[in-house]
Amino acid sequence: MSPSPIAAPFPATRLRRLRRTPALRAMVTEVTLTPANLIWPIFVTEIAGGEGEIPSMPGVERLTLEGAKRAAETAMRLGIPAICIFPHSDPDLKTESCERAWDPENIGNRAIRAIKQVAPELAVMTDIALDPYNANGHDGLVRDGVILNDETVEALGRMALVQAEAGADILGPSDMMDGRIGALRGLLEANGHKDVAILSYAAKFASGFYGPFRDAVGASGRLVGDKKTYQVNPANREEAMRCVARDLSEGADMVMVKPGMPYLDICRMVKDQFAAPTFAYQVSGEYAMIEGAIRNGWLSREVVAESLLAFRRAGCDGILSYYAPQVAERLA
Ligand SMILES: NCc1[nH]cc(CCC(=O)O)c1CC(=O)O
Repeated sequence: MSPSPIAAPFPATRLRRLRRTPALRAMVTEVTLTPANLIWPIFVTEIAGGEGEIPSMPGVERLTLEGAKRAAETAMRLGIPAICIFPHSDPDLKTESCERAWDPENIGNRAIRAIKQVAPELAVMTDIALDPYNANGHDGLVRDGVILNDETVEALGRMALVQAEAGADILGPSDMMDGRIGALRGLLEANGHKDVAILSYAAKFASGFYGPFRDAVGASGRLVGDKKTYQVNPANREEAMRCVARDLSEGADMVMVKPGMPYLDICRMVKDQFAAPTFAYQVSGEYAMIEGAIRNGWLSREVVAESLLAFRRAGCDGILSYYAPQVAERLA
């Protein structure tokens, strides 16, 4: 979209004419934000006493299974079409081989089934990565300090099939291993899950903005080293585009840019280049930043909706945001 020159010079053109009243402003509003544009990420704990507020994400709570069901009902009531489940799993059951990641009884899979019971029409999205179940906090299997690609993809395949079996509508591979989308798509096709959608965390950057999330899922203290050998360098636009192209060509139905607000240029490029359903994740650190400033009285709560509108302007079809229920409530 290249701007066309304004035909008439001042004063024939006065751009303030259309800003004068709410009615005029409403008429020329270009993008909208509705509850249908939101995906709500929730944390579900299996640890007794693990529920409650996450200190680095004030206002966001880890939920019990019962709490997750209530959240699903809230989402339905507010018109939020999808919820995304993140497990807070028992630290004693985290291992180097991560076998709990594909245990049908892990907390993530139990949450899928519980939510489907109370809100069958709500789209349930999952996260596919080993970090909640990994003793060393990485998204992949680690041997001698190296993150193993192909072995991890195999493990992710097991994880994906079990999630699909549990009733997930949308799988969200967030691991950034090479070849995982094709592998998952093939497994889903071969195992009777041809209608399960994949929303690939395609342009996922190695970001410091994930800090509070790692607290929320209990991975912070564990992470050995960083995720730079699999997540994208924040300096790279072209590489992010190649990731998106690759994931779409391997069978992703939708793609995601993550983090969100510091990467709006990537959102716009992805939408323009691929014209595919494009999502952004307003991640935990963005939430913490905004919410911290609001709670300190430094910003007004209006910035929440403004921050989400920015994603729509940048071309995103939807946004994963911890603010989803709050914003949907305000829009209602
Ligand atoms: N598989 C990990 C995963 N899935 C979603 C997030 C971050 C979400 C957020 O910060 O809100 C992360 C963290 C990471 O890559 O370390």
